[in-house]
Amino acid sequence: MASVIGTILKKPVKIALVQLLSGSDKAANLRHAASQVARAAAGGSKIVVLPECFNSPYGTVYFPKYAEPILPLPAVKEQAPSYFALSAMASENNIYLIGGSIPELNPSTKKIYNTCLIFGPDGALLSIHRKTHLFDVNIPGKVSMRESDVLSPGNKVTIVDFPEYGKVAIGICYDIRFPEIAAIAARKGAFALIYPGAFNLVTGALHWKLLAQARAVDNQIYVGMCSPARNLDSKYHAWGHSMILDPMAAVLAEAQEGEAIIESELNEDRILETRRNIPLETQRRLDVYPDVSEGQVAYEDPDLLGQVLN
Ligand SMILES: NC(=O)CC(=O)C(=O)O
Repeated sequence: MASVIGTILKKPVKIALVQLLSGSDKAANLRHAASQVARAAAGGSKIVVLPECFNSPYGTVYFPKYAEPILPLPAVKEQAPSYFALSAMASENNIYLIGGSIPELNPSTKKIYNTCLIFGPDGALLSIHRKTHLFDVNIPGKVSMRESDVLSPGNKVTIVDFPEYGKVAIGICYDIRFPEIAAIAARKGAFALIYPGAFNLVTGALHWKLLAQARAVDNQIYVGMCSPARNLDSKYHAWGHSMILDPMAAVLAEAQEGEAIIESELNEDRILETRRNIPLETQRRLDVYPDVSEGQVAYEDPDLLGQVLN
């Protein structure tokens, strides 16, 4: 069976989730994000996470208007303000930054993605994750969204190595409803699953915490879900309640709906203890069902192949 061999988390690390209040002014959102990331870093966190669509309002009408290129980077820096702002936040604060998500425009295909940029402490781009499962749902009278009207999906599982600590897997919002990504990441040795996400008041109340706990308990690793703060002036009201869970699915930290920074220290002992006490890894019946982490798993989007990230 596929099993994680060796160290999962090399040393304890403090993580902060920034539940940011964003509005319609992109430049102001970037400035505000920078100030909150600096606050989180000053508190000792070495991994800092921003929410989904932190530089724009969330909604299909906004994605084309706010989208900007990231790969290849335009020669004119002003055309990719979010990329450069995020890179500076990482390097100025000496942190790993999981940059929530931004609407991304691929200049050659004209496709738009909902994309998370992940930077290292030197400000170099380590990876990107494009939302893989688009939020196309209709709960009559309650929530209706068709992201696929304007967005294209990403095509890979994103597992990023933070050399000082270990591997972290990234999904965006609706991605959390698909347990395969989480299972693959855990079996490939990730110590945490991080989901920038903007659930709404209907599905947030019902499923946000449930899904976070499900992914933690199934995979016995840390889970972080980072929401925007609820902005009642915007059309889409985010659920908030950013949270960090441990490998037993206990909630270590939780925000309410307003702006907040939540933080926790993650350590390997907690993962190992959970796996020792409830040894799912050695009890899995891969003679009865297939292992989703084996076989043909895409780790790169075809249009990212050959691109130099740093
Ligand atoms: N907004 C999302 O992508 C997902 C969501 O709100 C949900 O799954 O519910």
